[in-house]
Amino acid sequence: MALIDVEDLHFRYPRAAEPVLAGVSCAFCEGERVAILAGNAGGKTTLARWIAGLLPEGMLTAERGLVRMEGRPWSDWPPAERAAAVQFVGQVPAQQMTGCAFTVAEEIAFGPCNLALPEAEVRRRVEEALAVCNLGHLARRDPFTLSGGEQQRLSIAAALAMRPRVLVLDEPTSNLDPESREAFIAQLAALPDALTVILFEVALRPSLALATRFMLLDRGRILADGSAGEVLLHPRTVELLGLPPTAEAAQAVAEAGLWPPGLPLPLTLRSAIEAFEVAHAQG
Ligand SMILES: Nc1ncnc2c1ncn2[C@@H]1O[C@H](COP(=O)(O)OP(=O)(O)OP(=O)(O)O)[C@@H](O)[C@H]1O
Repeated sequence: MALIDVEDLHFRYPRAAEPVLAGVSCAFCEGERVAILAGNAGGKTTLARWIAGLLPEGMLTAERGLVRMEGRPWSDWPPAERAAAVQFVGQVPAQQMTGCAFTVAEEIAFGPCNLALPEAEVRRRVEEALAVCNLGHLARRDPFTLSGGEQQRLSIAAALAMRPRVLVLDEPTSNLDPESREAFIAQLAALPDALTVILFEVALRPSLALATRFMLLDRGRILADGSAGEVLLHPRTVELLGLPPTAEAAQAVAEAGLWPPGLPLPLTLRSAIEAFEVAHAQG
């Protein structure tokens, strides 16, 4: 059984002319690393919130369809159980701080304390989350004195301390400068293997660094679902998001007639180097 499944989800904000989600169906298995790509205003935050069980809420209900975790609709989950099953990290780090912790360690402890876990278990989780997110040296700092990149790592650490089975990330690097973004992307690689990660992105680099499965959300539907090559080189993805820089460079080389025939366009620097090695070996 899928860990999370989205069934024929149709959703429109009140008074909006067009639906944001117009029949989204997809499923995610335990331990999968998935990137869901869309252009701006393409419905990423909306679908991310549905998948994380933060919607429906109040008047924001589905016209049709639903999202289930382990076969149970999210609406059947008590909030504390849902928070222990799935965590959501959004775009603006400062907005995700609780505002009631004096130190980074306290910020991470906030969620586990709310689950009324024994003190030793809370301490263990805080230590682990500090280590995974490389924040040990900042444990005693005031969260609001951290840089944006450090705060975003703290958001992930606080989410991990809840020991969720699913982590939903909504454009987590969009407010980071290039150096912080690289540090954050490196951190994504250190996430626990068993964790299911669903990353919503407009940027291709973090998606390529994390995901093994890609989807394109376009006009409220999942238009493509597959490997990096299948989805990132899909004409509609290229139209909306452009090519990854490595593929763009390789395409220019190919247009000049210099790319070895039969070799697919590389999506990452590593695959470009491998392609050059193959070409070199073939003379
Ligand atoms: N609370 C709301 N009420 C009405 N319309 C909304 C609301 N939230 C989002 N929308 C609209 O729904 C559409 C999709 O928004 P959403 O934030 O899900 O897209 P996105 O892909 O995350 O966008 P971006 O990349 O710009 O962050 C947009 O047209 C947006 O204006």
